[in-house]
Amino acid sequence: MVVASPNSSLTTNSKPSAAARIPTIDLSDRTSNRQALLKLLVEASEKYGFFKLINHGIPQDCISRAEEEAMAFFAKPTAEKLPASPEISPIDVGNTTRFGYGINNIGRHGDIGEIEYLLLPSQPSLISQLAFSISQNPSKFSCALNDYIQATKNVACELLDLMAEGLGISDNSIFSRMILDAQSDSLLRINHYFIHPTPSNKLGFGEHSDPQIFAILRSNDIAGLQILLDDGLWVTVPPDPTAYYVMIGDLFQVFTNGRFGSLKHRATANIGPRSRMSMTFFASPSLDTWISPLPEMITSDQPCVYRSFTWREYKTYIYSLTLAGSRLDSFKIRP
Ligand SMILES: O=C(O)CCC(=O)C(=O)O
Ligand SMILES: [Fe+2]
Repeated sequence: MVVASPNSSLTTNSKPSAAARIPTIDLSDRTSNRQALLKLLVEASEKYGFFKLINHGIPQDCISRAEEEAMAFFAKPTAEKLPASPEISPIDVGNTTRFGYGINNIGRHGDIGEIEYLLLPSQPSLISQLAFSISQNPSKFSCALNDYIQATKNVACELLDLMAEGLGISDNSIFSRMILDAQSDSLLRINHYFIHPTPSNKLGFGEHSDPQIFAILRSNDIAGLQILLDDGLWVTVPPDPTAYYVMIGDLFQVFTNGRFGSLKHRATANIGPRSRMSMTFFASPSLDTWISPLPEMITSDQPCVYRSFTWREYKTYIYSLTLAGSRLDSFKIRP
């Protein structure tokens, strides 16, 4: 399980060799080498809360179309992007997320990053609604982004089924059903790190763990993502546009009763030579889903650590904190 950072400044003790410790999961092993794959998946999630995913099967064309649409949006002057911000184009879905364009402000409590972003819902009808304020060709944008979300969601569901199987959970599709639910609160976040050429202590995206079940991230070939290992070492993740990176989130920590630990990570400010863009699918249940440790994860050695709560309750709570705030502690049965 990953521990909190000893300091959250940018002083990094990251060594290039540490990147060699990042586990790699080859999804093409799912048939030929299934048992070894399940073991590796569980070990990586337990030990690092993080792994690289190769041979994921998402077609390059599907990735490129989404990436090009997003890059075209970010290339516009700021004044032309602001109409896509939630203040100007709110999409009211009774949801807690403010979808659309954001710049610099991360969350609602003063966290600032050298970043601009698009937060997109995973429901096609909502993307179509938002697309009118994002693109001159809304149907092209919606089509590219919906295809990308669908493809990433399929991979996320397959991974979740494999992880449940590897953990010995009798209902293998317990997690993927949450993502496939029409009310799932899953979302796509596209972060654009503009070039910030002067070296400084500023961050692109501050230290945090993702609150959802897990996040599945892909970026272009510019470095920026750093993960915190349990020995307090910040490791720079070498960018690989052909691969995905999976980060365990807080809800997975609860479902597994602490066996998987959510990953602390951050992104550095982008010193170039080109802008960096990451696209991350966050796998989430619906807002009213009850979250609690699964019975298979509770043993005499590891009694139930967390009380039950809904995703809505957790999300509302973390929105009241800063990015790096300690989140799950308040949900422990014995804090
Ligand atoms: O863009 C990245 O590399 C990381 C972003 C991130 O952690 C997030 O969007 O939650
Ligand atoms: Fe994150």
